Amino acid sequence: MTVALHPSIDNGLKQGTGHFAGGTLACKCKDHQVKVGIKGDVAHNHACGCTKCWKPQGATFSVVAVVPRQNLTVLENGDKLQIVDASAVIQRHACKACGTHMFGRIENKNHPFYGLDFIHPELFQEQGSQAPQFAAFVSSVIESGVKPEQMAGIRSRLKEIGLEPYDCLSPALMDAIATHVAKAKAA
Ligand SMILES: N[C@@H](CCC(=O)N[C@@H](CS)C(=O)NCC(=O)O)C(=O)O
Ligand SMILES: [Zn+2]
Ligand SMILES: [Zn+2]
Repeated sequence: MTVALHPSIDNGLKQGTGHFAGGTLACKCKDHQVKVGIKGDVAHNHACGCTKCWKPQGATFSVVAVVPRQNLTVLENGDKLQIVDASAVIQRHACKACGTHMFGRIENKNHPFYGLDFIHPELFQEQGSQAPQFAAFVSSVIESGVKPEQMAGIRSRLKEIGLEPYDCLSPALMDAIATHVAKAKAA
């Protein structure tokens, strides 16, 4: 049986158009949906295996990307949003009714990723946004109940669909974080 990772990637990656103009993210409520507008395409889209990122029912991984915070606007029913954990680095704003995380925001101005909001592209009502590029925090799925002996199958399935598995972020993002830290120390 094929390992189920996430419904939006289990049948293979759907490549983005490369010129996605943005769109609307909608929560999973039947009515009074929370809607969030995004200008332009997402970046650094990836599968995340950590326990904190929101995943749809039954998924092992989350699919999460970033957008500049100024490109994100709450359009409708923002009163249904609540912060899941105000002490987390990424403050995830979730719909109180259906639990869907609509965006995650970093308020610490010194954080390497300050200025970027985290969103789940599967919630776009439109098609064509950037496809996932890699898989992050893969070993963390064990913290959600995956058995260590399942990890080889999960990593090989990720590779098969074209997502290189990493146990933290990708080398490019880890380098960006380290560069930020080095500059902060030198200042
Ligand atoms: N092993 C931990 C890893 C959590 C973690 O560090 N997640 C990363 C990727 S989303 C992060 O940047 N978290 C910051 C946060 O959740 O605020 C878990 O699965 O809970
Ligand atoms: Zn909802
Ligand atoms: Zn995560």
